[in-house]
Formats: sequence, structure tokens, C-alpha cells
Amino acid sequence: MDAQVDLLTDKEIEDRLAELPGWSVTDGSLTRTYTFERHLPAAAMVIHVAQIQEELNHHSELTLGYNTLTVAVNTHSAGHAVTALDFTLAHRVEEIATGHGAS
Ligand SMILES: C[C@H](O)[C@H](O)[C@H]1CNC2=NC(N)=NC(=O)C2=N1
Repeated sequence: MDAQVDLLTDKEIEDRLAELPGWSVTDGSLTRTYTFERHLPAAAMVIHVAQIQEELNHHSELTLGYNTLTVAVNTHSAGHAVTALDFTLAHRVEEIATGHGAS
């Protein structure tokens, strides 16, 4: 049984989004689309994000395009609400993005 996940108020979500330029809550998920110079760097970042997701045991929907990678996450165990766990993942992804040539 997953531990009870604390829900966030709209204000808390807005405050946390202010710390994550480029991220938004879109269609119920915390979302960011990264753009790359070429396809393979985008594909390589998928593996790195997957490693982080396994470490956190928290998983997003990843959409790989020609030179884009979209990360979209909410918390399934909280009824697909956006929670602090989603922001934790977003910050971890942000930490690696520049190194992958993402913008
Ligand atoms: C059994 C496993 O721990 C749970 O299903 C984890 C896996 N990854 C998850 N990812 C997300 N986004 N939300 C969850 O509630 C979640 N739960």
C-alpha cells in the first residue's frame, strides 16, 4: 500500500511552478517539453530519466519526438493528482537536462 501522499493546493502548485521555468500543469500532469539539436541526445535522456524514475519509484509519461522529449507526470496513488512527488521528479529531471543538451 503506498504511503498517503499529501495533496497540494492550487496556490502550492503555483508557487512550486514558479521554481520550474518551462514546466506547467497541462491536462492534469506536471509537464515540460525539452528540445534538442538532434534525435539521439533526446533518446539518450530517456534512459537517464528512466533511471531516476526507478530510483524514486515515481514514473512519468515520456514522449520522444524527432528532437523533443516531453515529460508528463502525476501521482497515480493520489488519484492522478499533482503532488510533491511529481515536483521532486521534475527537479531531478531539470538537474540533468542541460547536460543532455536540452533546452
Ligand atoms: C507499486 C509501485 O510502487 C507504485 O505503482 C508506484 C510506481 N510509480 C508511480 N508513478 C507515479 N507517477 N505515480 C504512482 O503512484 C506510482 N506508484
